[in-house]
Parts: sequence; structure tokens; C-alpha cells
Amino acid sequence: MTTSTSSLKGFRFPVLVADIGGTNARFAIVRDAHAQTKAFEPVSTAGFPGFAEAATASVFNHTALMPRTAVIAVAGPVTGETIPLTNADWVIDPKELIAQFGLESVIVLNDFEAQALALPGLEGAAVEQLGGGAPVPFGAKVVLGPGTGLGAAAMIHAANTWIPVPGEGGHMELGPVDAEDMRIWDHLERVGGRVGAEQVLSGSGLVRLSRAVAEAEGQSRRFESGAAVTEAADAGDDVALRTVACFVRALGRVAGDLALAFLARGGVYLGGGIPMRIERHLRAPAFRAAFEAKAPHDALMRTIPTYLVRHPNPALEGLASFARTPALFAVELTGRHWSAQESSAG
Ligand SMILES: Nc1ncnc2c1ncn2[C@@H]1O[C@H](COP(=O)(O)OP(=O)(O)OP(=O)(O)O)[C@@H](O)[C@H]1O
Repeated sequence: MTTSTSSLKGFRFPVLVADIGGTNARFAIVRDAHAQTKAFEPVSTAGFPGFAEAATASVFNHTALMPRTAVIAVAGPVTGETIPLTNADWVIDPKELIAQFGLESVIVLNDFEAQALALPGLEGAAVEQLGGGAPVPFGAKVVLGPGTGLGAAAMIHAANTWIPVPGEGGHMELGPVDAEDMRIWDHLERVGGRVGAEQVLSGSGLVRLSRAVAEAEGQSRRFESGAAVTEAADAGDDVALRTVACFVRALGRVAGDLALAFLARGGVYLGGGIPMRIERHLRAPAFRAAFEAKAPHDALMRTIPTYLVRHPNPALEGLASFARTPALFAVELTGRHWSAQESSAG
């Protein structure tokens, strides 16, 4: 029943695309290679025991279309015959999904690889430029997304194809830089003996950071969630405002580090659930200042554009682009492609 292939000539439509995050499970159907992506209402990941139940509630209860292929993006590495999610209790079992939904094949990719697949096509109202110059055509692109976790991936152009490069950039080291950071970092909880970027740049990171800011200020202020922090900041709460300011500086620095690592002259894109919720803070000069403060490369950094991703479902759009035009992308499918037949899909 299982066949893993490293290449794919084409997808059998309709294609179900899915983006399973730690908080939200999002689904869409692409009817054929020329059709628009039809997105369904997202459902809460924790509200369902697994993929099949969530897909039924979000998609199959609302359409008679039966997909022949499923392309699923998950937070976490795809390393075995079943795929446990990093930030949720689900285990994706491609063979079971093939049997249960009569699919011909299932492909499972990393969630930020899916976001990377969307980058070449994101334009117009789907993105808002936050500074820097014009993107270099076919320059490397980077996407960084604070949400339940901190995802990151690059998109490289070579040999007439776009190559998504998933990774664990969200776990890079995050150190204090200015005097305000030094005060805060003294109080920041270490996880596994260190402060990785995700421990600050995520929903739970906002809460962790707010605790450190409050302690540094000698206050006993507590917030229950990332949303509570940003809402309090909107209401003018001092601890929450300092927390968001520190979050924005840290996001600028990590985005800048990734831009340097990949020489991302095609732009750095801010995805994930949080940037859209703090958009006015990202438009203030502090974000770009932190992004550009990369001596000896500050002149280079000033040219690199940063973008806020406004598209509501960039990962689904990326998977849909891949399904419509697989030849435009070089996606390694070895060990990530399951087929109902013994032969390879397509
Ligand atoms: N108003 C808000 N301000 C700040 N953070 C928020 C707000 N609302 C939700 N969040 C945080 O956003 C996170 C959800 O992000 P997102 O929408 O990217 O979910 P996801 O796709 O399920 O996550 P991931 O793909 O990172 O696992 C939660 O941790 C939540 O605490």
C-alpha cells in the first residue's frame, strides 16, 4: 500500500489541502489545475481527536466533492509511517486516510515548507511591505511565523525551479542586545537551559516574556494568554506595551538573522497568527531598526524588504500552487508520499 517516491509528475484532482497547526486546522479543496482554492472554515485542532474528524467537520459535511489526493502540512518533522504533531495530540496516519477516504495518494509536508511554497505567488493585498527596497527577482525568500510555535523556512530559486528549504530556524538562540533586554533576560525562564527564539516569539512566548517584563519592573502583573497581552497593550497597559515592544525587537533581530543566513534579497515574510495581531507595532520604526542593525551588513539589510503576510491561509495557498504546478517546485517527497497503488503517484 505504501510507496514513497522522490518525484511526482502531476496530482490527481480534486486535491484536498490541509494545514494542521497547534491551534488551528485549516482545509481547502482545489477542484482542478485551473480552479481557485476553495477554503473552508478553520476548526480548532484541540476540538477534534484527529485529522479525519476535523476534515469531516470542516470539509466533508459541507461539500459533495471527494478528493483523490490529500496534501497535508504539519508542524513537525515527517520521519515515519505515522506522523505525530509537535504542538497537538494528533497522529497523522496516511495509510489509514487513504483507506478511510478512498484517496489515491497522500503527501505530508512541513507547515512552513507549505508557507514557503506560497511566497513566489504572494502579491497585491496578500502582503504589506514594511520597509526596505524592491525585492530582487528570483532572490532567496524567507518566511518566519510566530503562532503556537515559531516556524521558519526559506525559498531558493535555482535551475528554473523554486526549492523550499524547511528547517528549525525557530529554535535559534535569542540573546539580549540593549540595556532594556538585559534587565528582562535576567528574569526570562530558561527552557532546556537556554532561551530559544520560539520561547519568546510565540503565543506562549508572549506570556513568558510578559512575566519577565513584570518581574524586571517589580510588578506582579500576570497574563493568561498571548491574546491577553496584546489586548492589554492595546488598552495602554505598561507591562504589556513593554512586552510587545521587546517581542517586536526580537522578531526584527531573528528575521534579520535569517535574512543574513540565506541572503534573502527576495524578502523576509512575517506569517503565523501573531504578526497580524500586532501589525501597528510592526509598522513602528523599532521593527526595521532591529532588522537592519546587523553591522557590518547594515547597508545590505536596508535594501532587503520585509512583508507582513495578510493572506488568511498562506500555507493552503502554497500547497495549492504545488498541486497545480508541481514542475515549478522542487519538493523532496522521499518518505513523505503514500499511494494506494504499488506504483508511484502521478
Ligand atoms: N490577539 C492575539 N495576540 C497575540 N497572540 C495571539 C492572539 N490571538 C491568538 N494568539 C496566539 O496565536 C497562536 C496561534 O497562532 P496561529 O494562528 O498561527 O495558530 P496555528 O497555525 O495553529 O499555529 P502553529 O502553526 O504555529 O502551530 C496561539 O498561541 C495564541 O496564543
